[in-house]
Amino acid sequence: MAQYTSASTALAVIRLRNPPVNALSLPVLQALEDGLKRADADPSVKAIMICGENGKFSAGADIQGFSLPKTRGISLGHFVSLIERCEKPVVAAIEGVALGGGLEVALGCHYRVAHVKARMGLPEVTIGLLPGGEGTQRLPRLIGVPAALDIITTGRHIPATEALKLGLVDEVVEENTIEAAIRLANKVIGQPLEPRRLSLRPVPKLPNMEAFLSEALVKLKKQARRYLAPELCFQAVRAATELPFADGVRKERELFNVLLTSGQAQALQYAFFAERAVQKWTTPHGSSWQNASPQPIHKAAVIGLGTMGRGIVTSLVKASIPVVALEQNLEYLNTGRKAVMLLLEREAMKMEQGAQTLDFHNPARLQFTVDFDALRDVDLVIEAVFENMPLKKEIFQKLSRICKPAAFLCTNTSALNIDEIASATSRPQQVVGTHFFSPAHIMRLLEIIYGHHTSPTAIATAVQLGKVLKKVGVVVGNCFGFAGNRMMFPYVEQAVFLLEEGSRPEAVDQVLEDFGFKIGPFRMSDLAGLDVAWRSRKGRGLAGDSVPPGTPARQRHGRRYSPLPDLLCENGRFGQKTGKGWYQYEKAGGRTAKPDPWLHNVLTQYRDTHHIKTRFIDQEEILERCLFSLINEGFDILAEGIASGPEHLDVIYIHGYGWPKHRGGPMFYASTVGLPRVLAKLQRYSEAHPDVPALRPSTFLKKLVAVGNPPLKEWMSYLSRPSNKL
Ligand SMILES: CC/C=C\C/C=C/C(=O)SCCNC(=O)CCNC(=O)[C@H](O)C(C)(C)COP(=O)(O)OP(=O)(O)OC[C@H]1O[C@@H](n2cnc3c(N)ncnc32)[C@H](O)[C@@H]1OP(=O)(O)O
Repeated sequence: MAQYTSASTALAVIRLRNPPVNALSLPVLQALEDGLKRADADPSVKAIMICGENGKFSAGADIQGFSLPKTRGISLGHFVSLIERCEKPVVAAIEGVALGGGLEVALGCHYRVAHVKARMGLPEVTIGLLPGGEGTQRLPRLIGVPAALDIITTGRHIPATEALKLGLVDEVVEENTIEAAIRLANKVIGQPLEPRRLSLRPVPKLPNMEAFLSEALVKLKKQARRYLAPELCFQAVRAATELPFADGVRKERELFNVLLTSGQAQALQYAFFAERAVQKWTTPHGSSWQNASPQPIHKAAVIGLGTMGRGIVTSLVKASIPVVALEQNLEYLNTGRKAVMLLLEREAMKMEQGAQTLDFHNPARLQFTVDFDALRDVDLVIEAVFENMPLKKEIFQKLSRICKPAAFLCTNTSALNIDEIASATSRPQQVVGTHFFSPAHIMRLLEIIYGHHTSPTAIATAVQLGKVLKKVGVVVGNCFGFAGNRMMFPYVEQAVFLLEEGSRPEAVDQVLEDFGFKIGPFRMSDLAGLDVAWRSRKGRGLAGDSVPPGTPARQRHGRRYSPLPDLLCENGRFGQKTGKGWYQYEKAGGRTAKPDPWLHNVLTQYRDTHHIKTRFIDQEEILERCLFSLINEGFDILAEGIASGPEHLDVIYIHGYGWPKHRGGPMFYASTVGLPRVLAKLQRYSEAHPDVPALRPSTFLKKLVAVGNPPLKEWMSYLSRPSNKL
């Protein structure tokens, strides 16, 4: 709704009202229109102010509504034009946020006043759309093409101070925005409105417009990787530079409809809501975000200053949480300290550009030590030493003795058993897994793993910590590899099997990068370091001396196994860090991957040795075997209650594994492919490779197909676990 009141006899106020963010649903827009008509018809009204309820202007169109047939034909532009055509001055009072359609409404107003803490932007591109309320035509007319193109194609939020510099708003105030807008409205009564109607303005010229646009398009295409919205946003802005306003609006509408029906918009909007849904965590034991409260974290500690520990310390400092950083000896401590300081200096530079500061030279905020006693008063510890169970247990035993009883003990592990780590302490209820992703100060995912004894308070505290660190926390159960890595294992395994059968790393990577992954599985392994997984395989008796003599080279525990990755490691090829892995690099630490004839020869010899008949493997098979095996594991994870819904797995994959967001995540993707097709393909591949359990269709997947391929939001209701009733 929108509430119509008057601030004085001469001023009508239209207040957008649709909690929590005043989204522009159809009733809100209709009430806005009614308000404008009423103000227009009332001769005592000399000016109009539009504002939003509860300190928020508007977060734009109701994203839920895009899928509703009722809202499909509605043009936001109609309402924006109505505001602009008004014969009485209209002033927008922007508090909180004016995003998407919210900002487009403000652009229809003749004047804009913003609170200093307000944020503005056109984030439609992030949900697969473009600003479809004539924003692509008005914004370039107001602030020029380069700034408008940046705002529209990135979707970034603009702070009010930047908006003022750009000319997006007329005034920024620190106190009462509504009063300031009323003052401005009274001041401009009687002034000519034509110059304030953006649709009547020309787009400011650039001396080199064509060159500027061509360069911008090349840059966009390079980043887009089959993601449609940025390029269509570009086309709409270009239309503003070439066409009169009305024709530009027609073009905008046409492009908007292409995006709306593209499938990518649905995937991105699903991802938007999935990210919010995972915050409402539950466990199969009945604890949830509703019945658990987080404890405050005033001071934290990080143990281990390797790659992960350095990133975690940086994240905590950035979130203004005082940190004690601990290493096992002075040599490691000094190396770690230098690396952390370097990261923090870089982060400080980035933050200063956004006018924020980062205080990390104060020892009360960041302390480096080798003394465990310094951990006595911390509220939470994050252990980030390397993946070695005895070492982790030794540390947890020590922490259990030293830390205050209320302190939470977190382990940063990508696969190890949380319960076993917790068993080394006298307080297993305080132990929780916090799986950060590298680089930990940049990657947004935080997998939060509860063990058998982890208390709801410990989970809630880890979730709250994730929020404070500006991460997307996803709560999952305890199993080898948890959710993310457990799904990744069959994906990487298939990639390697495809090499055995006839493919090459560059062919497999290309298919998955064309699908939209930032990086294919082989480039990813080279980046992460092949030695990490090798150490883990040796630890699990799959590789090295612990393999019993006489074990067939390509079999472990009765299943197919590929020793190819071990072979590379035995030859010192650990990936980028050694300059050689699945690819060759210009030098150790180099980043440019080049196909390696050495590897191609090894593959030929390997196939000869093991009597594998080389065959041509097409792109479809590469894609399906890698993705469907990963998805198949996802169904098992859901059935076991390790993750409480498909959205959780999708959020994990988007934010931790570079899954293309415009494909919604693996489980959403499976729903778009259709579960019967996924099942049929898995059945076919499984018959061809009966010794590969990861290709055997999950019982849960089979059940969903048997009950008629229900929509994703209904999947969990087909599990008969008690957790469904939570
Ligand atoms: C017919 C018109 C045609 C086309 C032109 C117009 C197109 C558009 O305007 S598209 C929408 C563009 N706007 C956005 O993309 C903004 C999306 N929202 C956000 O970025 C954030 O929610 C926020 C910055 C506005 C607030 O962030 P925060 O304080 O962290 O809260 P939440 O994100 O948890 O949001 C709270 C609550 O509100 C729901 N919500 C937010 N925005 C919308 C929206 N535009 N439509 C519908 N619902 C929205 C969000 O899902 C949360 O709901 P729950 O509490 O139930 O989880």
